[in-house]
Amino acid sequence: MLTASDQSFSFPILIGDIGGTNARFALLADRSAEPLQLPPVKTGDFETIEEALQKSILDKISERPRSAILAVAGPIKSDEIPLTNAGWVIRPKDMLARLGLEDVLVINDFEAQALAIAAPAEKDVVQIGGGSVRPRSSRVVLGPGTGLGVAGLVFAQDTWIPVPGEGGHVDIGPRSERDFRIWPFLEPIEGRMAGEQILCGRGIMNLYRAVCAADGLEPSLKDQAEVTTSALSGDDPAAVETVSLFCAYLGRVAGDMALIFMARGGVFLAGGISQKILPALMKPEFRAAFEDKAPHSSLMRTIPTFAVVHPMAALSGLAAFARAPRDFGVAMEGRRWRS
Ligand SMILES: Nc1ncnc2c1ncn2[C@@H]1O[C@H](COP(=O)(O)OP(=O)(O)OP(=O)(O)O)[C@@H](O)[C@H]1O
Repeated sequence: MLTASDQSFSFPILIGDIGGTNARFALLADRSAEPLQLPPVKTGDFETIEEALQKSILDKISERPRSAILAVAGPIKSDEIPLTNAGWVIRPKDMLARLGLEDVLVINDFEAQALAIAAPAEKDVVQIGGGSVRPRSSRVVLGPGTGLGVAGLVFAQDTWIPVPGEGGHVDIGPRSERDFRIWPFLEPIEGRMAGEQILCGRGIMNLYRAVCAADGLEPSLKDQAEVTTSALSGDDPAAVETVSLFCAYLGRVAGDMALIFMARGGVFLAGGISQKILPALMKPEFRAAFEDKAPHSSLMRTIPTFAVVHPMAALSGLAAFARAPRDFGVAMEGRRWRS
């Protein structure tokens, strides 16, 4: 049985969201303080996380963190945590020894996104379509970014329990006549179409090339940012269709996740891409595909969908957890190191 002090962390607490390209940190002085945002760090600029933290943060602030709570994109299976898409290997024992920390917890990045949707501020989300949040009901977060992250947030025994998984890798299939024309040109992974083959940055290019190929066109746009920009300005018909289909397919997968978790508390779209294509997500395709789940369409119409527009949602989730760890059922076994 854990005691209350076993579950809490000593302040000041350093919180960090460590992605493939950027690592973002903030310092929580105490339970009621607002997180002090620290300058973002490019993971590629430093050999190790200890060096990055020492040179770009600790040397520049007077407070000394006693604990660290980090969210990382990668599996946490041992004392050595390699980051997906980046060169760092997080070694919590080295962090304790070299940075003078007493306590280090490492969780999955989408678990942090799930923590952020327990009680988001009104200004940090934009509702897409109808439905309303049923309090104390499960929620889901999906984030198209470098990959497609998915996590559930289940409410049980007065506690929010994040449920990380590999939901971005579920199968996705064609439904409309147009889908059947485009699908043969999509690049599969080992013979199958997983959600993440379409619903992420490189997935946008996969879809764009397939849309062009289905119409016998030579793709003229170089990267996903060009595709979404041309789609939003309406300049390029293939880009417009690509983003329209992207929204519909994201709606389908979001609807599937809502069904799996019975997410009457809402489905939240995080990740960099959702914010960048928000005007397209507000068009009918996303929500129509989300609701199109016979025999459960009437249920789906009651479930709200939101885009998360907080610029650092994962950090806000970590801050909520750091302040009140007992409100959340975050598993700490094998993921917490203490000096
Ligand atoms: N304007 C845009 N339109 C579409 N995709 C974009 C745009 N800008 C960036 N991307 C793509 O978004 C993906 C990055 O997503 P996001 O910003 O969510 O990062 P992330 O997955 O959190 O990565 P990390 O934190 O590891 O740096 C990349 O594939 C990038 O090419």
